[in-house]
Amino acid sequence: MLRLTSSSYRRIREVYVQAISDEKSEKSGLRGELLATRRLLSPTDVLGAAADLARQALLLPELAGAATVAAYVSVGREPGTRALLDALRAQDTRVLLPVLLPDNDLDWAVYEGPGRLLPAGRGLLEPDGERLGPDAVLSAEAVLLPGLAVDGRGMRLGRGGGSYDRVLARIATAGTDPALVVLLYANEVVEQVPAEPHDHPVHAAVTPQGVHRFTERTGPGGPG
Ligand SMILES: Nc1nc2c(c(=O)[nH]1)N(C=O)[C@@H](CNc1ccc(C(=O)N[C@@H](CCC(=O)O)C(=O)O)cc1)CN2
Ligand SMILES: Nc1ncnc2c1ncn2[C@@H]1O[C@H](COP(=O)(O)OP(=O)(O)OP(=O)(O)O)[C@@H](O)[C@H]1O
Repeated sequence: MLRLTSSSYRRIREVYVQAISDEKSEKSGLRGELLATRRLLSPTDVLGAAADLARQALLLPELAGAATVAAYVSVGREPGTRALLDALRAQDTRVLLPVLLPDNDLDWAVYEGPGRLLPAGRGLLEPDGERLGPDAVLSAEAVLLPGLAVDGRGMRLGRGGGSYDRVLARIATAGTDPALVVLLYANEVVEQVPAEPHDHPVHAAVTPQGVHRFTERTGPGGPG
């Protein structure tokens, strides 16, 4: 009978574990690490980074000149978007904010200021105005996406709800070509993010330290 030494057993197990670890489980492992790193940030770190992030984002011509931008209200240790939302609104940009639907798809409503945000499920803050429907995002010239990481191809790792996968699929189907910009901390721009067939790349990432550009926009609205 074949008898395995403990080291050969360990090796076989390693190979087996490697084989069953598909992109999905790689994604959840990476999510865990990145969320743990965010938890190390103090409230002061988060506030300082938010001010820098707003400044960097407003340097993007795609945002400075946009009539409508789809954004989101940051919560917890996410890169802060509140200063950016107010700056966009102050320059008369129409800002759309997501409203999470029970199936994790996103509805949208106009941002009418900090006093018009209400606590919603999962620790989120959502606009209290008229719901415009999931297709309202198609009116945006730029979409700011939450995420946990992005790589040099522009492949984005999200929280895993699939909400923004659906937004990106909807945009691809409609053929609108908004600037797709993920907001991250600098350490979250990484070598490689595990990608599945449904994932769509983003054009750029903004961090408190600067702007990273990945893919060119190809449609009539883009430079290419
Ligand atoms: N600020 C913000 N708004 C957003 C998103 C986001 O990532 N950030 N979303 C992106 O798709 C959508 C909401 N999707 C979400 C999907 C999962 C969880 C979530 O896992 N929440 C944890 C608790 C929060 C935490 O500490 O991480 C939970 O429910 O256990 C939250 C929102 C739309 N709005
Ligand atoms: N177009 C789509 N319509 C419906 N479900 C989808 C779509 N695209 C992806 N999904 C599902 O969403 C789930 C989460 O996908 P994934 O792990 O790629 O999320 P993510 O991109 O990290 O998160 P998010 O999109 O919320 O930022 C998966 O179960 C996937 O099958």
